[in-house]
Amino acid sequence: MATIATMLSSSLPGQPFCSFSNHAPSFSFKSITVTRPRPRTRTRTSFTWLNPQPRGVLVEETPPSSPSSASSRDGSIKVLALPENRSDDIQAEARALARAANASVYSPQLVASKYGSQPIKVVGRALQVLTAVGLFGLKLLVDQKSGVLDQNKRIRAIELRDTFTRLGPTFVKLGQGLSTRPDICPPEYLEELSELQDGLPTFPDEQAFECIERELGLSIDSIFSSISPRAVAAASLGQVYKGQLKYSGKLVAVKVQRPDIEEAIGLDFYLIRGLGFLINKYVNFITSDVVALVDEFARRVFQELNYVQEGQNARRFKKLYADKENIFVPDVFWDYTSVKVLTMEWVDGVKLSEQEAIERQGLKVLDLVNAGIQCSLRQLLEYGYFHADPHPGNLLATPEGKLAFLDFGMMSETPEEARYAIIGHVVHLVNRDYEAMARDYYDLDFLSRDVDVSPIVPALRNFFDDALNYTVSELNFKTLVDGLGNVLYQYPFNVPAYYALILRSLTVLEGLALYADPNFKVLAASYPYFAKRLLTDPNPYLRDALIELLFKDGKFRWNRLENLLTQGRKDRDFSAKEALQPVLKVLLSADGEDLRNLVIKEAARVSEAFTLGTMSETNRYIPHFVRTLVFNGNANGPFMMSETELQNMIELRDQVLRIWGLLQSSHDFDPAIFLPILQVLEQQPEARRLGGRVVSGITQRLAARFLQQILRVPSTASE
Ligand SMILES: Nc1ncnc2c1ncn2[C@@H]1O[C@H](COP(=O)(O)OP(=O)(O)OP(=O)(O)O)[C@@H](O)[C@H]1O
Repeated sequence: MATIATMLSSSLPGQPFCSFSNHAPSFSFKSITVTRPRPRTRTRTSFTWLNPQPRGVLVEETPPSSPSSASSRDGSIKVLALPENRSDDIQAEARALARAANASVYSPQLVASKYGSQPIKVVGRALQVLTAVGLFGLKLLVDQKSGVLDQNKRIRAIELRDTFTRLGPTFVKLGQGLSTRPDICPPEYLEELSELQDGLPTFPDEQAFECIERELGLSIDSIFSSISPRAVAAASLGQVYKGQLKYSGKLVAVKVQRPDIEEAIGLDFYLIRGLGFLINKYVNFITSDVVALVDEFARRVFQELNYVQEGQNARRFKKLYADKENIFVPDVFWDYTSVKVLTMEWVDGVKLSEQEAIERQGLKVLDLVNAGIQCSLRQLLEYGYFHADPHPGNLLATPEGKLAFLDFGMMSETPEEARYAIIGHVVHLVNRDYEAMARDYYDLDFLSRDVDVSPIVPALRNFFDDALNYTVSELNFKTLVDGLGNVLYQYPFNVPAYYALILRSLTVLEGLALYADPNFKVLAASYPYFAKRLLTDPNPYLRDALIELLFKDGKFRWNRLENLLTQGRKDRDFSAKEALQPVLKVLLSADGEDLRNLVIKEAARVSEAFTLGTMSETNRYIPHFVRTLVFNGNANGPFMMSETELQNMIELRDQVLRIWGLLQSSHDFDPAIFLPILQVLEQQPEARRLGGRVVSGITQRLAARFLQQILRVPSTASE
């Protein structure tokens, strides 16, 4: 069976599977410098701005060296608490939170009561949506009748993407959401919908500037020494301006929400929810609870409309993941942030999808993708707090070669048990343990425990046996995800949102990597992380998965351990000191009896391999006539081993030596870490018995061999 090492190290000529487009309008950041009278002293009373500059031009001014004040729209001066230290920052954040106190949250009841009383509005929008969606549905029906449903999947997927773009922000968001749901959409739809980004028109800049002033209670001129006259980027929910803060001179990105978007989204969700209700009732082949999905999704989109929340997400994300030197997360300026305005540090970077521009700067796309994969794995499987919208537009390469994350509106969390279950699932996949994989779906919350998983096992086997054989041709993450998607699509699964988002994160990164290197394998890049977690994490679920992996069918699998160590060592956080500790602890615990028995057997096998293997090898170098003399006429020596048996022993001995070498060459390996275990071995009666049994095991085997030799009974290789 191919090990994951061979599987992952083989080269895969894959194809880029999707293209990423950036529809955001681009504007150059031209500036006009204006000279203004500067106040001599910056006191509350003596400092007032002159007339505000006309909009539509970029005004720029040298930033004051120690600013602490700004004028409000009415001309009065407000003193801003600047985040010079942590306590100022906390206060500024508290003020932003207070500004967001009335932010709307999604409530199906509120939406129903609001739009239930506006029938004209509802009917108007319903007609618009129904015409677009109905036309699409009609085409599907015709396809079905003419037997070309499968054949036309790609065309229809593109049409659905365009329909969503035309219908506006809610549907763009819905399409983005659907693009992560393999349990709802076939693969062609997942691909096309995942390209739904930023393809929306801008709204008038005048309205955006008014919104900033209204939300922050300050005039534009008092906040910015310059601001781009036009939006530099437009996305589904807002548009972004580039500005320079007056008080610090810092360059910032100012995201301003689309006017009346809450109203539009609320109405759309009211309608979509109604549709979901009908689907639940009349469409049998959709097994998920569509109304619950719509509600969950609407809640998320409404959360995205609260930019103070987004700022907090960004801070949390920065704290957790920007400790690594290759990840950058922009900071938030709380004094200029409210529900509808978000001011963040400007990230000077190139989108990860613009690979030529990145290479021109002397950066390597694959290094950035690797940084993204490592960061995603930590997000998904370590802290469980992750960026749920990592499309290429939200990932920038900075000139220093860092990977910058943007857009923290949609974050998600992986429940703790699921984090471990996912790692276990990968291990089961690597071992082709399809029964265990099928059972994992309970832990992963895909299936309720009363569902019988036995019919799923053959489907998994069918797909993965094939997929895992694509070692040299096509195995990539997307192949696996699509395959899994196909299996899930056929059975009554309910894929939790976090899981779909995880797959999407990694698929997006793999898609980006494949542009740069068609042989790139996200699995190969991420397996060291899985191996490290498995070898070192004391969590009982992972510990059991490791034991299961190493001791299969009563035998210790040294090749698995060697492979895990080889892979795990590639992870930058690998610690040889911690490797195997979880298993060693179980060995001497009260419920480690089975493991102890296995270890005793294995210890005897290894000791025998060392002693007999080495002796037998040495024996070969003794001249034939000496051997005949010494061993009383039997030139084969005292071992009576077949050539295969001898070869197996030498292989085992060499493998154990290689594993020891791997541990020894790890930077923090200290053989003394085994000392406490030896002490326990000596002190505990159980452990002493264990030691005794190991010794007696070897003695017995040696004795048996000796007897066999005397009596000339052929030994069995399997012993
Ligand atoms: N801090 C920043 N520095 C530089 N550019 C930025 C920054 N923040 C946002 N942008 C630009 O604005 C675009 C849109 O921003 P963002 O993704 O945050 O908006 P959104 O409305 O949440 O979009 P989405 O439709 O992806 O949810 C980004 O793709 C990027 O081009």
